[in-house]
Amino acid sequence: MAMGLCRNDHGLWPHIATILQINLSQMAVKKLKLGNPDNFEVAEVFCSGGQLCKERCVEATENPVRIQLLWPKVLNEDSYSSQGSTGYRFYIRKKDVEFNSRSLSWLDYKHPSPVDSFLTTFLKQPTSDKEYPDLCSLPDLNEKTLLENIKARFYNGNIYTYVGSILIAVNPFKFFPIYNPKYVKMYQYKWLGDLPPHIFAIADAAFSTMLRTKKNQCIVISGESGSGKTESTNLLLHHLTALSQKGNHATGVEQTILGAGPVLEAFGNAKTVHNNNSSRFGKFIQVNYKEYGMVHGAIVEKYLLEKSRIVSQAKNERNYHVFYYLLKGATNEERAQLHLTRANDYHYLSQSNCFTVDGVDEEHEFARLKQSMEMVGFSTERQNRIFSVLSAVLHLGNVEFKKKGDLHHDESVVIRNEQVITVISDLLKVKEKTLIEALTQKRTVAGGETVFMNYKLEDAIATRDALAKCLYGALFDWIVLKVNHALLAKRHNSEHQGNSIGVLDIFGFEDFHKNSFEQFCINYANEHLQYYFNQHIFKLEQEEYQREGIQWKNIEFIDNTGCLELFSKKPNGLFCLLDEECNFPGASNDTLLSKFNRHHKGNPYYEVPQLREGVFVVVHYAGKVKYSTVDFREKNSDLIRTDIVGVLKNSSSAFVKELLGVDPVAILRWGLLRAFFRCIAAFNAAGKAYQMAGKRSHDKPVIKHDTTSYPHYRDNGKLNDNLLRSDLQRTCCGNLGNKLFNSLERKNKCPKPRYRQNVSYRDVRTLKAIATRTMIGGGRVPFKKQPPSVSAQFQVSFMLS
Ligand SMILES: Nc1ncnc2c1ncn2[C@@H]1O[C@H](COP(=O)(O)OP(=O)(O)OP(=O)(O)O)[C@@H](O)[C@H]1O
Repeated sequence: MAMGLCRNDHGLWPHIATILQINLSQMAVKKLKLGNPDNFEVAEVFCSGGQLCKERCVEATENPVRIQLLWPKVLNEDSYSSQGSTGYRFYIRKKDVEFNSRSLSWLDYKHPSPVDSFLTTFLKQPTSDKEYPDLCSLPDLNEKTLLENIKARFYNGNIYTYVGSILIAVNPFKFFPIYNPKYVKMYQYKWLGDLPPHIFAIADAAFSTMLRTKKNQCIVISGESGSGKTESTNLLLHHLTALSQKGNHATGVEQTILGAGPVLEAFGNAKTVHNNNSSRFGKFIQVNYKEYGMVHGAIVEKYLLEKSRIVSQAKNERNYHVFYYLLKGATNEERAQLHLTRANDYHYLSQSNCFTVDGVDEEHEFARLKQSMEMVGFSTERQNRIFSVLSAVLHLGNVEFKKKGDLHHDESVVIRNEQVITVISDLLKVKEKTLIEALTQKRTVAGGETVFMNYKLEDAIATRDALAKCLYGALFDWIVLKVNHALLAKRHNSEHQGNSIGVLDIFGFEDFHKNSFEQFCINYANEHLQYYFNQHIFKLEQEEYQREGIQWKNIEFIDNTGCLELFSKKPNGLFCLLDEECNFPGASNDTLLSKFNRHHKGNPYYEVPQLREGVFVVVHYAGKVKYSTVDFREKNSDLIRTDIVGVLKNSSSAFVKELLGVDPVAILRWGLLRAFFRCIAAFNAAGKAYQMAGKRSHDKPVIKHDTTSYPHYRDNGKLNDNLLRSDLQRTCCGNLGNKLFNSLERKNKCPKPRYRQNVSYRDVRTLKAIATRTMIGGGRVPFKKQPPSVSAQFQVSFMLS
């Protein structure tokens, strides 16, 4: 039996918006007179071409309407009708009493299911004696036989193949019904290789190894753009949380991760030539378990968001999805408030002349994004602030410059269209004058005096773009921080006792027509992964065989240590030389290239092309890649524009300051301090009122909080240090209060935020744990000690991993 929930023409059914799964199934079962409502439950399913591909049980406390709002819209649904429907549905069905484990026992179809016939075929593999589910069993293993085997399996509908404990997945670009609960159950507690290759088997192996060895496990996913890494990550998470059988938190974590998906996707994914929904950041999702295998929260770390995309995109590519969603989906009121027009009015969106993605309804996606933001805990007010920042980024791209005067030698510029500055100033709550100065002048202090130097055109444009990238990057970091907060276990302890399984989904090796700094970093990361792979699969294994005296013929493998050294060895690795050039005032793309060539000509991993075209070649394990040095220095110095951060810190918007100005731990400390004083003030006020009332009448004590006498506590934005200090002196005996105030002030060396942190974190240590892991560089670098350049941060994140 199937039942779909739908909207009416005027929006959602108002009475249904608050009902939970339990009420919904009970109402429906009563109406349809099916029997005892307690015996029924709701399942969320995804069908493709009439086949049931994925499904999960909706928890009693979940709201089906909210879930439905997160479903991506399947356009051209009619075109699938000949094969059967495609899309998400809810089913109301009888609970299976045979098993107690609810997540594994939902299928209750009376009719012969297409899933069953698929399962029978699936279990029959290999379908021919020329097909090998594990490449290690190939009688003759070489590149040709390997590829032929994978191809033959793929054409027989088997997208997965093992190579020992490694799983190769070939993207089918259509869903097979192999991820439903029957498969979850089937793969549980089985040895790898007992059943046909499957992604669930990998998750299960990691889970049981973690429980058996009491050691953290990690699943590394690698592949080129569009090969299915993100989809595989989601399938792994689905199984990893399903394996944790006790309690509801597992489903909660999966739901939060999947619920946060549309938010991370909207802000971190974009259309590229290879993938319409390409993740432009790497991520590591760590699922924490208690000792006995129950899920205990999760944490997401992000790596290297592609910031250059914010200011320019290649042909047929787009900026981040969220800009297009906002421009299509915002209401008239929002458009007016945020000064929004059409996508082709914005320089940052119109350069590639690509505005739409086939099959995507941007308006629907905007509604879905808002819903998902709400689920992650962003209030409507917060959402509006986020959209203001997005609009400010778009308007920044439209700031134009012109030469200041007619004098030939004077190259300094002024802003051509100051009306755009007025809009940005309104959106970011930064003074127009401050913005104009920051975009046209460089401020330096020399000999104790402040000197202003006017920018030339290219410097002004670079500063404008750096401001846009800085804002968007900070917004993305902030979003990941909030997602992590939502993923915290209810009773989170920063010193989590159990073990964890991490899933690493990073950008695959990239070799485009034009490769820049992003590809340089991405390929370095992949070179590291390859090194790790070599260490574990070949080197360490062979060393162990030798130690144990096992007869073993050494396997030749490409050792890429030399390539890694080319990148990062001190003092002359490419990253070190790049950092040097970033700090050298007269440096240019040419001087950088000459430096690279001078130090590395002759290195087997480095090639200087015959033609002088401003490029160099690195011989990677996966092939040669030609890099252009254009913008290498600018992109690497992204983080050291303290002048830009200074502008944003001057904003009168608490949100903008929160994004950029202040360490979240410091915000929390000040929040706690304020809360403490609010309590003290309330007690004092109550005490005084009590005394006064006592004087008036001993029988009727009046305990009333007189807020009018504490205006500074009521007004979020105006925390007054002097009042705070005097309060402290009063409550903690003069000098002690002073000392306490000073020590707290010292601890929060950054400027004191004058606003309230309205999200209540559980404690400073917990927040520190999630905040440091959310920040750039893998996050485990203390805020104040963060290395200055992108490449330095990137390398540090590898050393710490
Ligand atoms: N196992 C699968 N079954 C069905 N379709 C899949 C599967 N894996 C991937 N796909 C399809 O391929 C598309 C691209 O996959 P995905 O976005 O996961 O690639 P990716 O490797 O993460 O790409 P990028 O590196 O660009 O982010 C998905 O949107 C999905 O439609």
